[in-house]
Amino acid sequence: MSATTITSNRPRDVQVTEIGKNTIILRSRTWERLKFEVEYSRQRGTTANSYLIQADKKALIDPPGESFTEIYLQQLAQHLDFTTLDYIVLGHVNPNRRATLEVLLAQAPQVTLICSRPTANTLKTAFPNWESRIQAVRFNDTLDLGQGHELSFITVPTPRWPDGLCTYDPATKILYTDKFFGAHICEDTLFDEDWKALDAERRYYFDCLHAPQAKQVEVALDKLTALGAKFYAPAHGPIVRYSLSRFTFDYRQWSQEQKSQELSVALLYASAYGNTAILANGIAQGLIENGVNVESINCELADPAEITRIVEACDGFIIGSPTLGGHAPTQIQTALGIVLSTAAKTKLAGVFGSYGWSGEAVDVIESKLKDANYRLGFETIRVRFSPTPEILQQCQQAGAAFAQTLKKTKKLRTPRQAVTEAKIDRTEQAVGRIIGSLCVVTTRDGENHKGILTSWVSQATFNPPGIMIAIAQEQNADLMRHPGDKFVLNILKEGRNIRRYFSRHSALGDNPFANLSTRTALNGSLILNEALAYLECTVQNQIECGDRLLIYAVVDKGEVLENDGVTAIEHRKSGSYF
Ligand SMILES: Cc1cc2nc3c(=O)[nH]c(=O)nc-3n(C[C@H](O)[C@H](O)[C@H](O)COP(=O)(O)O)c2cc1C
Repeated sequence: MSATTITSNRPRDVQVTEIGKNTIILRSRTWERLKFEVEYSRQRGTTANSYLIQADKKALIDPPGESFTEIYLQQLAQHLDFTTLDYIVLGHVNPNRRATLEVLLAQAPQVTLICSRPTANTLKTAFPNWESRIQAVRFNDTLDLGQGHELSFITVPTPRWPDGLCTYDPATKILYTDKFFGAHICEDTLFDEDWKALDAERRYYFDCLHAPQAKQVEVALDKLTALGAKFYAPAHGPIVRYSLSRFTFDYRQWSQEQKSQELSVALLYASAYGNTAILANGIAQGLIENGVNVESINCELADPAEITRIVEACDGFIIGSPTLGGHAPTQIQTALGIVLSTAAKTKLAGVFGSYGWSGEAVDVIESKLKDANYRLGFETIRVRFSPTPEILQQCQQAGAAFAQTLKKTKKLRTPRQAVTEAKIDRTEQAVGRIIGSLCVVTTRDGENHKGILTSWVSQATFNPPGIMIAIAQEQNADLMRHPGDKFVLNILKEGRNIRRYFSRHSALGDNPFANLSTRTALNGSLILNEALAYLECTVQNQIECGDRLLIYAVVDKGEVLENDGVTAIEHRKSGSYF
């Protein structure tokens, strides 16, 4: 059966099948999008795979999260007497999984939990009364279940799953890969016989989950491929049987591709409860989709030497932090200290974080970076507790904007445009080299406010102070072409992506001001509070020329809103378009 057979109205269920000697899979399936995180956005459903090995001893691998607790335990009870279960092996742990574990442990009080040391620490803190039932394992430790099932454990820490643990069973040659080699797709087919049809899902899953940690993925691959497995049994999607070597090769290739991107961003974050980490993933996605390599650094794990090395090598850096007890966690404070003392001031910066009520961490990081004269590549993202799907989209857009700014900066510093532009008319190229300040002109028509993005503005006179704007008729020019018409010229600040609200392609509809902080100028038009400066102007003359109107206006009043920023400017390659 192929991917096309998916029907989204099928109810959740648990598919149970034998996949090897003494071994069954329990696939908790949903045919709909499980969560709002980016990795589920292809909406092909997913499966949460759990495995049960019943030899002389019995081990259950990776029970699913709480969305499936009830149906999963009902199915499991058909195949296992809970009081005979010896071990539960955990590839990683999160609050979701803990919910199922709590129910299981209550019904199987004899069970020992097998996990990596970081998982053990997390569980011991969350459930102190489980302490005696938790057994932390190290790389290459083994656990003998009898009948040849001598499980060996492979620790695979990554920034996103510092506690990652894979398990290999030599009796079946199945490697339980947890977050590696998965795909978010739900089908009846258990194995990957139609693996070519899985390519897009696999790649998307890799891009979302592993591309920002390509370096650690390569280290993990070295450990995993040494085992000579015949099957990969991942946490999500089909079991890998027919495309094992191809898929392994793909992981190597995709990791290499990621690392060899020309531009690279260090994404430094910490996240005690996962919210800041979700934002980090959204931003990473925006960067990756725009061809920029992301080096994720989970500051709770990374040592200062590693942070220094990555920060020195990157083209830009982004710092994410929760606020805990009125501060950023110590590890973030350390990382910020390293950044401030190491990163060249030309590097583009960004700040984000989740908070509960006061959110000091993000404010402090932002102001320290600004004080040190770093330029911000997107407007700082502050989110109360968990992000909404809209905020995640904003994070992706912020990552994309950051990538675009990096690319532009890189091009400006690299004098090799002649070849790529050879086909563009030379005059247009030359005209395109004229640059202007990015501005939003705001006008008022009764109760309606309009905003026009333009960079065709220049000072025209000293006395009186006057400006000239070139504007097309269709850009609401009627509101600012007659002598005496009033408008405000908002001069935008570099690093703040205000322009997106006013671009012709904006998805924000007719009211670009809805999401912006504004106030009303004396002349009735709107001042954007996040502009660098604004000018209140009165039109004096206009000339119709070519496809534009040239408007001369006198400046009645003006103010700089932020002293420490620089003007956003528009660099173009050609004078034939914006
Ligand atoms: C122990 C503790 C202390 C906290 N202190 C603050 C605080 O001082 N100010 C604040 O705005 N939020 C505070 N919060 C709320 C967290 O910032 C919020 O839960 C945030 O989503 C955590 O982000 P994370 O999931 O990335 O760790 C606190 C939360 C906890 C659990």
